[in-house]
Amino acid sequence: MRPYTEAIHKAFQESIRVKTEILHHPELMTTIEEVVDLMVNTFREGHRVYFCGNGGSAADAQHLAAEFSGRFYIDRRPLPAEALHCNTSYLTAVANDYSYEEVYARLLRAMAQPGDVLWALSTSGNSRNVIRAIEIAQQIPVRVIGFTGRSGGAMKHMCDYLIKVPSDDTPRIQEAHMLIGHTICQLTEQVLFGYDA
Ligand SMILES: O=C(CO)[C@@H](O)[C@H](O)[C@H](O)[C@H](O)COP(=O)(O)O
Ligand SMILES: [Zn+2]
Repeated sequence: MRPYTEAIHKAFQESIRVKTEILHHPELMTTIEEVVDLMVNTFREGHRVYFCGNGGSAADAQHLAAEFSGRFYIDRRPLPAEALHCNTSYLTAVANDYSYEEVYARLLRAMAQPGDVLWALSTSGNSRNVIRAIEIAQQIPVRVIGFTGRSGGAMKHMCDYLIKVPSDDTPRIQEAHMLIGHTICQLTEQVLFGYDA
């Protein structure tokens, strides 16, 4: 056996296990379906969708936002979606002049309208800037879809919809977030624009 074989197998097997557990988790499946309906209705009513997260979850946030604002499978009108960390001038100024905790909350206050939606991605459920964004979302009000790991952390009781991935391992949680996020993007596009994927 080559030196990395065991570790590679373990990572793949754990990623598969997490996704299989989700597949057989009726409550999570129902939540995913409810989120598809929420996204369809949100875009149909002309509202906007925001995304936030840190590190790998920031990458996931902008990746998923681009599936809506760009395209997923088909040529169709762009859907209004954006990740809140993409303007580095804004991010560095607000982190510097206020605090890093405020970066997403402040931009959400500037941009969001009642009826919009926030995707809040945090594997721990405890990132302070994500929590602050959720607090502001509740005030506007903007509905919140939380994506976390097994515990849900501080986000556990703060979200309108909570997708708690059954793992405590950050990369495995992120991989499941992307699978679920892609599936929601695919179905939202399918329902809104009608095609057989
Ligand atoms: O991508 C990874 C690890 O896979 C890291 O960049 C990770 O996202 C960062 O450590 C984040 O700061 C973790 O934040 P969170 O998921 O707990 O909100
Ligand atoms: Zn990562």
